[in-house]
Amino acid sequence: MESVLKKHFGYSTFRPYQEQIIQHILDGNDSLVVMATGSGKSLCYQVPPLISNKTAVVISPLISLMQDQVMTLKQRGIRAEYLSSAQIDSTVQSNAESGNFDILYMTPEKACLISNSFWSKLLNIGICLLAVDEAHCISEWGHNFRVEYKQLDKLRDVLINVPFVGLTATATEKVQSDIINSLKLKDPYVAVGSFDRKNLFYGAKASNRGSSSVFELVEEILKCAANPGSIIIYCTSIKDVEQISKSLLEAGVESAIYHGQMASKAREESHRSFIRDEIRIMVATIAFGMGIDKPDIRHVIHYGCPKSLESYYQESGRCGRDGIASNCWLYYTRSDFAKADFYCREARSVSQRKAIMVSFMAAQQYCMLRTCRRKYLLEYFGEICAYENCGYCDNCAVPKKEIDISKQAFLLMACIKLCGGRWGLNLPVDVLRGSRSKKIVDAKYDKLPFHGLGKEVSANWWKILASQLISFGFLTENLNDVYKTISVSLDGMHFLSSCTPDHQPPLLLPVGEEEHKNAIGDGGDLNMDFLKSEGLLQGEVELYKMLLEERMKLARTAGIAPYAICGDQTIKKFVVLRPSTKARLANIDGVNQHLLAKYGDRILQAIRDLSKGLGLSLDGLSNLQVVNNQNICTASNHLKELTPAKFQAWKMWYEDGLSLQKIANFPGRSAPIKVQTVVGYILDAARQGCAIDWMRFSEEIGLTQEAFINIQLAIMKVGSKDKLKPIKDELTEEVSYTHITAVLTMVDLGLTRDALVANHWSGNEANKCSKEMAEIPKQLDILSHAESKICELKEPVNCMEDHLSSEEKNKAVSRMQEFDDQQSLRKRQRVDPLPQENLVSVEATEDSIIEWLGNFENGVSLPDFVEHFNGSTVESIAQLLSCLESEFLIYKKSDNYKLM
Ligand SMILES: Nc1ncnc2c1ncn2[C@@H]1O[C@H](COP(=O)(O)OP(=O)(O)OP(=O)(O)O)[C@@H](O)[C@H]1O
Repeated sequence: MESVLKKHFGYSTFRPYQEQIIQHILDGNDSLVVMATGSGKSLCYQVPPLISNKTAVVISPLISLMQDQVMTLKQRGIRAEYLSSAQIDSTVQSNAESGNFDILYMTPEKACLISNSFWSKLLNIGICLLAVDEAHCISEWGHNFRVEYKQLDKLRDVLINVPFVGLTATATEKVQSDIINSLKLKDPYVAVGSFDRKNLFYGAKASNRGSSSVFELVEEILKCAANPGSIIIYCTSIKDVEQISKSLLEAGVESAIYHGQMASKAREESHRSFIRDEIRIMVATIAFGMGIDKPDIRHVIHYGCPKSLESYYQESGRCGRDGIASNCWLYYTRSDFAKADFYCREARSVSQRKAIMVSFMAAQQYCMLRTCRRKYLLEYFGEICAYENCGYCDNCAVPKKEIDISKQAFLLMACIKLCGGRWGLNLPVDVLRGSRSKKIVDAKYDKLPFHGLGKEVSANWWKILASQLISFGFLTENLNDVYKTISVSLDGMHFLSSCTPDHQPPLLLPVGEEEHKNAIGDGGDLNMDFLKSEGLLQGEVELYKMLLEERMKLARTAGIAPYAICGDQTIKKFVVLRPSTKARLANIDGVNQHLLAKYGDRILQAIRDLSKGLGLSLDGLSNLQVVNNQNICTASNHLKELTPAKFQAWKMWYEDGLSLQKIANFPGRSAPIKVQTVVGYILDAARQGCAIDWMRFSEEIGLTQEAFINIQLAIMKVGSKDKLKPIKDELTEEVSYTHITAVLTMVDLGLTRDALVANHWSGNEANKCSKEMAEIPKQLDILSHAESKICELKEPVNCMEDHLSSEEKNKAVSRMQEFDDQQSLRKRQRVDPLPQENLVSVEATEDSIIEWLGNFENGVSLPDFVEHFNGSTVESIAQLLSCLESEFLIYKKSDNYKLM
């Protein structure tokens, strides 16, 4: 599984659930996969055909979506095609019947209409799964019910023993059981992942939908468009699509439009130019984008309240699929909320009408929410959310002014209660405002003590207050049949019981329509400065921009979308690592075999030329500030991944330059904390991708090169990094647990000792180290790792060259020689008793390496190679491994080489 993942997709690790789901499919079981947008569901059905050499059939609702997927898969060297009414290549069906595709996409209509003989032929040749993507379309309780999906159960009788997989990003429990029943899934493996999209900032803002608000929106979009990445603006009407696109054009910015009334050719052209980055702004109705996998969409703006919270989650989920911080803003007006009837027209039954109303009400509440938006979204989808404040939505990030609204809240709640909780919000508000409408007079509500007491403020003001009271749980909206009523909740009753008409306890709420100046921009600094905040140097930021342009050129020549070549995250890794060889390029996460073969030389050439022009060295060794290449994230990401205490500690240490000691005893703390705790915080920050100056860090914790090496050797000896105690037991007393944890973190982050030696430890220390290395504790099992140690010991000398005088260098070299001699002596002494075959010289060749590696499922480390291939030098073995890696015959994971 892992080798397929690297070879075709370029990734070295699976995301949560992927491996288990794939295994269940390979074992022939049905599955239901409910995982967040952009979490990697597609991979679950894309990997099994590559392992089993059988075709995977994928039912997908949209032709444009299938075309995108097929384009991307072909770029990964995967044989993919689609069958639908739009397919002009008449050979696809017969090729599919002959098993010539790894993955075959089909619309549900096609899947139901195609002849049984097609399925029989495919069954004979080999079909490994039938996946139903966007499976929520099967359920009337889903937000996108499609009749054709309901008929897919027919296939169950035809494709006997073929594992069925339903996949969706949005399914409440009711929808999940609907999918299981409709697809007749047999005892399925159900994987429900978190719905949390951590890199997405959520915000909502009231707007009046007049020309001033369009102007404001356009201004915001212009600011966003100055930065890399794409933008989608979803409108609730075609009129709005046209108006916003026109306003953008008047402001000098071109945008594509997409809506249901456009001719299909024009729609296709819009879609195509957007995904190929020819146009970066798309103004569309929700007809656009289902399942779109453009990874670099940085903003999804809803201009109007969406029809359901599920569709909002899906549409906003198209943002930031590459994991980079991105923004989801929603502009709403109260008049949007009057569209319930319009949406209910789609309903075919009373239960469906109710379902539409429930999710529309949830979307409305989301708009008006004053509490954490993320928590609300997650809890809507049934996820338990322990925190109150995510710190990464407008309500959590921007502190609101709180005012005491106890008097007004008392009036409204008491009035709602006296009206019996049987009405919608309008009636009690009209009572407060002194209306004498027939309904009010007939019900004698004009006689209530509160009648007319609230006429000083507008009806709208009372409605906004009501929505805050709903947000904070004092009022409850209920759906009776299809009409909403409002009543006082238990918390509200509790508040009322503590009030008298003359006295109410204070009730502080963040009320009033807040001004969100620069609303869209609030969600994080998305301009090029964010790259600097990740620790990138100015030259590296330049290199990033240039490589994006290079990718664009390659994509234009190939007639494909730039992201199909590789994602922005991968480009960032190119920038930081600046690989000089194909093997190094191949090792980067996101680089697959196809990319390497097709574009590898061009990419390497560009990196070489551009880096030279910018004065950047290759192979990224000089830049020790950024070592966490696997998990580069923005400052705003750090905020979310780390607890505030850890993030603060990192900021104080890295940005403000305070020592670990000072941070531990910082006067602002209620009590000092231990220095080790601070060290732990900084190491956690490093693991989350925060920049670290490792030279300074090592100095502060007293980690010498000698200790570093000894810890590495101890790890090798123990053979596992999981437990610290056995490693500590191998070391002298001066080496602390803090040192061990620090080295483990550095090693995990890919920081090599060479880099530290070259940049940090002084010649004297390296010299001293080499001397002391020659006295490595005898209890170490020299035999098993002798060669690797010798080769490691030689490295510091090479790296020291810039720092040492020639006399010092000579001394170091002669000490090395002494050590070599001692080692070979020891080796000879220890080798003697070994059986004779171990003394036979084994030479490394590409074939012998591959053959030998085939014996080890868990892979083999370089020292093991050196030990086995005792007839070859470490350099030649390393070179052979590098070649095999770049040919994708082997790959490296956690320092072990494995067979592809
Ligand atoms: N193991 C992985 N490592 C790194 N990236 C991955 C991994 N798996 C998937 N991805 C990438 O994540 C992105 C989103 O994946 P995918 O399109 O499968 O999401 P999805 O769950 O189907 O989303 P949606 O519901 O919105 O269609 C893709 O660009 C994909 O290549």
